[in-house]
This record gives sequence, C-alpha cells and structure tokens, in this order.
Amino acid sequence: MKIGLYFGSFNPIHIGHMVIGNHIAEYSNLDEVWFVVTPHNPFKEKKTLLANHHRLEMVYRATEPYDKLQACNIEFNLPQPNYTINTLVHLQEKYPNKEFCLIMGEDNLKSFHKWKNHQLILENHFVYVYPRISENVIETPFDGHEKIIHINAPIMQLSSSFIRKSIAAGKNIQPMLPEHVWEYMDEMNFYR
Ligand SMILES: Nc1ncnc2c1ncn2[C@@H]1O[C@H](COP(=O)(O)OP(=O)(O)OP(=O)(O)O)[C@@H](O)[C@H]1O
Ligand SMILES: O=C(O)c1ccc[n+]([C@@H]2O[C@H](COP(=O)([O-])O)[C@@H](O)[C@H]2O)c1
Repeated sequence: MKIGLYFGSFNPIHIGHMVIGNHIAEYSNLDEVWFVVTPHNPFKEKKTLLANHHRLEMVYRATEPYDKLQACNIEFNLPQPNYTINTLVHLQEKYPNKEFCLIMGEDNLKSFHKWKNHQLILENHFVYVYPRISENVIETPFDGHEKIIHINAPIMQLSSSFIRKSIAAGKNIQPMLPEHVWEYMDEMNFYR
C-alpha cells in the first residue's frame, strides 16, 4: 500500500490543505494520504501554536468523512523539533509493508536542500510536488529528479496565518474551514 504523507502544523487545517490532500488521494497512484500533525517544525517558531491535541482534533474532524484521508499523530512522541527523516525511519519500521511518499508544495521544494538528510529522504522515498503561486519561476536543485513526481493539483491561496489573523480581527472566515473544524474552533474560542 502506498501512503502519501502530508506534513504540517495545521494551525488550523483549512480548505486549501483538504483540496490538495483529496486531489492527490483521488488522482495519483497513492492509496491514502495521511495528514501528519507536526508538534514543532524546525523552521517555525512554536509560540503561536495551539496545543498538539487540539490541532490533531481539527485534522481528525476534517478528514473523518473521507476514507482515503487520515489524521496521524506519529510525531507527538518523537524528539523535537521534528525532523522529517526521523519520522520516515520510524514509520517505515512500524509499517514495513507500506511504502511512504512525501507530499509538498513546490515552494517547499525550494528549501528542501536545507532539510536534514534530504538526500537520504530522496534515496528511499518519492516526493509528490503540487504547484503553488510564486512571483518568480521556482527553480530548484531537484528539477528533473527521478524521485520527484509533479501533480497538477488546484492552486489554493489560503493560509492558516491569514485565518488566525482574520479570526482575531473578528472577521467571518467560516467558508475557509471544513464545517466540523469551524464548529470546534468556535466552541473552543480558538485564535480570538
Ligand atoms: N493554500 C495551500 N495550498 C497548498 N498547500 C498549502 C496551502 N497552505 C499550506 N500548504 C502546505 O501545507 C502544509 C502544511 O501547512 P501549514 O500547516 O504550514 O499551513 P500554512 O497555511 O502554510 O500555515 P501558516 O500560515 O501558519 O504558516 C505545508 O507543506 C504547506 O506548504
Ligand atoms: O526535516 C527537516 O529538516 C524539515 C525542515 C523544515 C520543515 N520540515 C517539515 O515540513 C513540514 C511542512 O513545513 P512548513 O514549513 O510548510 O509548515 C513540517 O511539518 C516540518 O516538520 C522538515
């Protein structure tokens, strides 16, 4: 079974993440997409993050109606900050019969050479890359790499930081969130 791993802080998960994850699950050769909630991204500050279990709960509520989409908390008990190579090694040991692939936007591919052991990641895993809007053409050291597969998913211009700021400013951004995620955030008073 081929599993696509979609890593993120998901603070909160939004419609942009859902459209990409679902598109890849439906239109690529991957059987499932797992949304891996990262406690601490090595490139991001932790202080604006909601608690891990709240971010996981939102991902769980968002993915629950979709058979091919799953919430994954595997990084909660791994050392922090979370380096993706460690998670991949851990997952492969835990599920030796599954093949794990990475999913990332082409903007992330630009900084992929700075990731810990990125060459080892590419030796052992395929990376599925979807398009993002950017001001310049995105050229990367990985153009044409045999382990990189480009997927023509829709381009979604949403971000969790925009959603957090909008909520703090009292805006109604309900359509940007899966219904059950919005209900949970509203009930819990997140980001106000
Ligand atoms: N609108 C989007 N379309 C496609 N991919 C996205 C979108 N927003 C985020 N991503 C990607 O999804 C993954 C998880 O995203 P992340 O949790 O960092 O959300 P974010 O919206 O970028 O957050 P923030 O605004 O807080 O930085 C990352 O690989 C990120 O590049
Ligand atoms: O392993 C690394 O060196 C590494 C460096 C930067 C980011 N990552 C992972 O990439 C995921 C998406 O990153 P971001 O910045 O788009 O949120 C996030 O969940 C991180 O754990 C991983």
